[in-house]
Amino acid sequence: MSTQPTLSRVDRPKSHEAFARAKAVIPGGVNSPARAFGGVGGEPIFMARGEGAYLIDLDGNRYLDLIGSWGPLILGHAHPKVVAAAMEAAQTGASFGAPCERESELAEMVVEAVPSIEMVRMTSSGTEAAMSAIRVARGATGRNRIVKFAGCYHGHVDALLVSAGSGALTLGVPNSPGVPEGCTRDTLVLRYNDVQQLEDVFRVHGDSIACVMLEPVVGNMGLVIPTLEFRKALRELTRKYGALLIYDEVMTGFRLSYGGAQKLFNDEPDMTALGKIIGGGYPVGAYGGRQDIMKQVMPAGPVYQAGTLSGNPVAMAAGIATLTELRNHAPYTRLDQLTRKLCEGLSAAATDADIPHQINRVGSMWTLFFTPVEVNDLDSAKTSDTARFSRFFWGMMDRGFYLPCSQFEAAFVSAVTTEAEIDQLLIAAREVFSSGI
Ligand SMILES: Cc1ncc(COP(=O)(O)O)c(C=O)c1O
Ligand SMILES: N[C@H](C=O)CCC(=O)O
Repeated sequence: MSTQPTLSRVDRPKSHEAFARAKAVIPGGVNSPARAFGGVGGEPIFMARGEGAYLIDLDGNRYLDLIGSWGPLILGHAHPKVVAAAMEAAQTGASFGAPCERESELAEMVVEAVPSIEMVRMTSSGTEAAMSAIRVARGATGRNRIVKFAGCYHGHVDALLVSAGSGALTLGVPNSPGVPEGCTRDTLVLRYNDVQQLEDVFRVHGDSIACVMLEPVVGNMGLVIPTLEFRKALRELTRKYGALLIYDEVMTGFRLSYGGAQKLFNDEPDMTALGKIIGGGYPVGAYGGRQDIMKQVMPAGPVYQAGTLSGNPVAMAAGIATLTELRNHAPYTRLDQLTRKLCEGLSAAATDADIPHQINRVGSMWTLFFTPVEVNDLDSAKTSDTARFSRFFWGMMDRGFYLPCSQFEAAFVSAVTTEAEIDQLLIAAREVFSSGI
């Protein structure tokens, strides 16, 4: 890959026209705020197609994609086996409104891969998965209170849209208007990695806490890594007080290992929310856990949860093809090495340019924070120089590297990315850093 000549922002006339058209009929011109470029200024770039590690915009500019549709595309765009599986499924019907065997096949693969999951229910999005897991936890325990952590994002579930990460954080609405106070009255928000706070809250409210939900590696305030002490405290306190521990692995599931963050860490949550990769880029979500908990779900049990397109055959087929590829040709070791090279190279380049920074990384998920402070929770993430991030973002974009459009999002490397492309990215980053950003 050759580094693209520097483009100016006005060199994307077709994207500009497409955005104007979209804004007339779609709020803000986008169907999810995280893509709106609100954190970096300027206009979102409209894509025409994806090819392997690349995105190609309407004006024909190619970008090395470091987002992968915010996580799902670990195998890159239009992977031939995923395309073939989805097409074959589409040719036999888009949706049946009745069970099909692909649902069991994908569920079996999830159960086999994720040690703590004995049963799993498919949904159509990660939001639904998180929302449903909370409902089941409340139903199973007969308690109402839930604990979440500032900066974690679990989709746009009312009860969890408090101090939320991702686009809500980027665009300054971590507590969204439209969420009635009643919906969040039972949500306790704590600081990520703060064991003392966790202990204090359980001491006071332990008997009424249904569950604790967290991203076991956070991607939605930028990448934040849990300490071992924090993970141990989560497991011990939830067990002690009879609350359920829910890992939201919508982003980390099958990304950090074939089995997610919990397999990497050897952790055992009671429930897990999944999405993204298990649908191979098609709309999907899932939640699962121990049989005794999952048997609370209707029609096996009394907790209602449903979906017209849940277990959609095309999404199931794409998910099966993706997991099959990940199981048979595990990319995780290579991804870890490649992403380490990327992050070490970025850090060296930033140091040479005297730019204060931190890089957090687990496997192929990473964030370059423009701050001198170690980032391990939302407050430290917020010390970042977001104006500098914005200049870095546009400098890289104009050189053909598509990074998340917010300091408070994780970036991803895909399995089809090559070492030569990482070398090119590092050359581009050095150029951008030395341009005085
Ligand atoms: C950790 C996490 N949970 C839940 C969600 C919600 O998933 P979806 O956007 O598919 O509703 C996301 C991403 O948006 C996520 O990153
Ligand atoms: N950070 C979000 C998901 O992980 C971004 C995706 C979105 O909300 O559009």
